[in-house]
Amino acid sequence: MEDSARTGLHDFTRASRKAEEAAWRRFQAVEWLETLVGPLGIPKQPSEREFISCLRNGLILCNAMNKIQPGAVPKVVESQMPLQPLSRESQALPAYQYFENVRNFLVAVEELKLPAFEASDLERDALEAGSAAKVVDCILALKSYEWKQMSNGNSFNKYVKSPLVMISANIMHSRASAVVPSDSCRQLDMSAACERQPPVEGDNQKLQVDSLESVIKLLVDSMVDVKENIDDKLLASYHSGDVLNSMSKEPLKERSSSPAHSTSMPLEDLSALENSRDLKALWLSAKKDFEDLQTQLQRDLKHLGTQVQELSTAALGYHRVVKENQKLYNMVQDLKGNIRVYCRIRPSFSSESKNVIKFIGEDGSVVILDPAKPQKDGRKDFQFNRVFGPTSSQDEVFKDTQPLIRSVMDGYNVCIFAYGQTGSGKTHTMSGPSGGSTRDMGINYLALNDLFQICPTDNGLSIPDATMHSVNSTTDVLNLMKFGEMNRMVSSTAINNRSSRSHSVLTIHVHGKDTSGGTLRSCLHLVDLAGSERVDKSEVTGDRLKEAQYINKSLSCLGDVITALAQKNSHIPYRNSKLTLLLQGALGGHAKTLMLAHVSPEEDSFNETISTLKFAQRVSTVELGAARSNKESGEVMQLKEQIEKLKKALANKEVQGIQFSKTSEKPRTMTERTPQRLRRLSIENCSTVKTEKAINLEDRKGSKTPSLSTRSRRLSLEGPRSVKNDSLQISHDMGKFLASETVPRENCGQLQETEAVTKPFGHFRNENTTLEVWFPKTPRSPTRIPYQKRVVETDSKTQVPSLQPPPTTPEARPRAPRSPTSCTYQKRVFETESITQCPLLSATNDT
Ligand SMILES: Nc1ncnc2c1ncn2[C@@H]1O[C@H](COP(=O)(O)OP(=O)(O)OP(=O)(O)O)[C@@H](O)[C@H]1O
Repeated sequence: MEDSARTGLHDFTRASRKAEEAAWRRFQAVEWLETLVGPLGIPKQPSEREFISCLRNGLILCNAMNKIQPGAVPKVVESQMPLQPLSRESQALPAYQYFENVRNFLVAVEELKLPAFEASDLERDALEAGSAAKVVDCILALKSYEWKQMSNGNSFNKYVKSPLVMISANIMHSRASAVVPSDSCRQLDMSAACERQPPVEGDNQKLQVDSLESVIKLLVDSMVDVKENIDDKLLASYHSGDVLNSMSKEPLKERSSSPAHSTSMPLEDLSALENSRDLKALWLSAKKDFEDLQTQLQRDLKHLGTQVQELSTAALGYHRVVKENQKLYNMVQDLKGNIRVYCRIRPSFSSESKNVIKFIGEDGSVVILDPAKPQKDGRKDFQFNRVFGPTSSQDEVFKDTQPLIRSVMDGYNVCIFAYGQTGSGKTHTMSGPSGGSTRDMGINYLALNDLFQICPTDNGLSIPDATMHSVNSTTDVLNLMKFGEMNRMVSSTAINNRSSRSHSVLTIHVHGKDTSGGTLRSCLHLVDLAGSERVDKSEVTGDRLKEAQYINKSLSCLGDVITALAQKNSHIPYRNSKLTLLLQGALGGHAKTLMLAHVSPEEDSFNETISTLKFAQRVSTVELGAARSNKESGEVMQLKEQIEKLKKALANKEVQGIQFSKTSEKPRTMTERTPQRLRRLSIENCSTVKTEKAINLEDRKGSKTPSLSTRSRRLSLEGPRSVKNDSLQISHDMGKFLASETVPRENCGQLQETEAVTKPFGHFRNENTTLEVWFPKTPRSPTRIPYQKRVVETDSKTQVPSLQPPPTTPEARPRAPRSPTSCTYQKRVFETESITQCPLLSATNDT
C-alpha cells in the first residue's frame, strides 16, 4: 500500500513537473512570437488548446518565419478578418487555406533544418495531450535560430551542453514559474538542476539556446537581489564553486580538446568565447562582491564579538558589585544585629490557581500581586535579605544559612526559625519532605552534618518533658530527631495533610576548646514553628481547634515580642509564652538570628501571604545589637586558674587560723555557738574587664582580729550586665570569671571599726573601669545601714558618686546582724566614662 502510494505520489510529481515545464515552454514560445508579430490575443500562459488554436491558420507561423528568415514562406494566405487580434471568427477560413500556410511554414522549417511537426498536430480534433509540445519545440527552435542569426554563430550549441546552461535553463524555469500562479517563489534554485534528467538531445539544444541569453540577465538580477535575499543554495553553490567553475572551465576544456580550435578559431567560437569571458567576468565580479560581503560580515561579527565581550565584562562587574554590596549590607546588618530574614516560596500545588508571586529578584525583592486588583495598585513590594523561589533546592537554602550555622562553632548563639502559614513549607525547609525521605533533607540534618563537635552542657531547659541527650555523632542526633518527630503531633487539616500541631525546637549545644586554651559555649536553635492558620479555612474542630488556638496565641506572642523589639520598648513581653521565653536568648541576647518566612503562591493564600511578608518585614527591622561570641580566651582561663590558687591559699590560711584560735582559747564559745559557715558570692566582672590583673585579695582582718578568721565567707562581684541576666546560664554566657574569698562572717560588722579593711576587697581596673568593694559599717538600726568607703582608688577620670543607701528589696536590704553571721555586703561600680553608678549584686545571705 505504502509503495503504491509512494509510486503514485512520485508519478503525480513527475507529471506535474512535466506539465509545468510544458507550460513554461509555451510561455516562452508565446512571448517570442509576440515580439515578432504582436499580441496573439491569448493569455501569456495559454493552455495547449488556446496555444494551438491561435496557430491553426498558419498565418502567425508564416509571418514569424518570414521575420527571421525573410522570404522563407513566399506565399502567405491572409485571413479575411484582420489578423490582430485573433479571434475565433478569424479561424473561419476554408481548411485548405490553413493547410497551405501550415504546409509552407513546415517546408521552410525543413529547409532551415529545424525540428518540425505534423500539420495534423494543429487540427483541433486530433489534439491530444502533449501534441502541442512538438509545435512548441518547433517555435522555440526558430527562436534559437533567430538568436544564432543575431549572434552570427551556429557553433554555440556545443557549449550550451555545459551544466551552467542546464542550470540556467532551470533558473529560467524558476523565473517563469514565478509568473505561474502555482509557484510564486522567485529565488534561484540551482539544486533543481541536479534532480532533473538531462533533456533529450533535440530538446536540449533548443532549450539551452533559448535559455542562455537570459542567463546573464538573470545572474545580474540575482546579484542585485542577493544582498537582501541570499539564497543558501546559491551561496553554497557559489562557495563550492561547482557551478561557476564549470561554467568557466567547460568551454575552454572542450576547446582545448578539439584540435580544430587549437589551430584556427572560427568566428562563432570567438563569439562563444566572448560569452564565456563575459560570464567569467560576471562570476569574478560576483565572487568579489561575495568576498566583500564576507569581509564585511566578518568585520561586523568581530565588532559584535567585542561588544558582547564588553557587555559580559560589564555584567560580570555588575554582579561582582551587587555581591559586594550584598556582603557589605550583610555586614552592616551584622553590626547592627538585625535579624536576617529570608523568604521561601513553595511550589504551587494547583495548576488552576493563579500565582500571586509576580517577581523574585536576586537582590531579595519580591513582588506580590493582589488577584482582586490585577492593576498597578494591587502590587505589593517586599524586600528581604534573600528570596528563594519555588525551584530553589534544599541545598541552596542551606548554603546560604551555612555561615550562620558555622558561627556557632565560634561561640555565637544562633537561632534559625521557620515561620509561615500552615502548609507553606516550614517543615519541608527545616526537616525535609514529609514521609521521612532521606532525599532533600532539611536544614536540621544538613546543619548537624556540618557541625564538628557536639556535646551536651548544663540543662537549662524550662520546657516540660524536654530532655537532653548525649550524642557522639550525626547519626545519634538523627535518631534523636526521629524520636522527636514521632513525639510531634501531626494531623491532617483541610490545608495540609501533615500539619504540624506543635512547634519543634532542636537545640544543639556546642562546647569547644581551642588550641590556645580558650573555651567556647554556644548553642544553635533550629525552630520549626507550627503554622499560623485560619480555623475557618483549616476546618479544624475539637482538639485540633484548641491546638490551632494555642498555636495562634503563641505566634501572636511572638508578634508582640517582635513589635516591642522593633519599637525598642523597655519591656519586652518574653514571658507571655513558652515559645518567646525559649527564644528570648535568640531574640533579645547577642545571638545571630535568621527568620525563614514561608509563603504559599496560590491566590487563595494571598491574605496569609501578605500578612506573613509584613510580619517578616517587621522582623527584619529588629536590631539585636552586634552578636557576641561566648568565647573565653586563654587569658581569662589563666585568671580563673589564679583565682583557684587564691582560693586554695585562703583555705589554707583559714585552717591555720582555726588552729591558732584553738590554741589561744579565745572566743571558743562564740565559735561553738555559731558554726562555721561559708558565704558565697560570685564575683564577676563586666565583659570589658578582660586585661585585668589578678585580683588582689587579702585577708583584711587577719592582722587585727586574727581570731575572727575562723569564719569564712565568699563574696561576689558582678558587672552591670550580670545584674540584668542573673541566671546561672546567662552568667556563663557572659564569660565572667569568679573570685571568692573567705572572710570571718560574724566579724564583718566590725570591719569598719577595726579598720581591718585597708584595701578594696576586690579591685578590677582597666582603662575605663574601676571596680570597688564597699563594706558596711556596723549598722545602727536594722533597717538603715550607713556605708563608708574604705578605700577608693581612682584614676584621673574617676568620679565618685555620692553614696547611695542600699536597695530595700528583701534580698538587697542588709539585715541588722542579729549575730555576726548575718552581716551583709554591698559593692558599687564606677564607670569612669559614662559616670553611671549601678548596684551590682546585693549582698547574698545564705543563712
Ligand atoms: N520547596 C518545596 N518543594 C516541594 N514541596 C514542598 C516545598 N515546600 C513544601 N512542600 C510540600 O508542601 C507540603 C506542606 O509543607 P509543610 O508540611 O512543610 O508545611 P508547613 O508549613 O510545615 O505546614 P504546617 O504549619 O501545617 O506544619 C508538604 O507536602 C511538603 O512536602
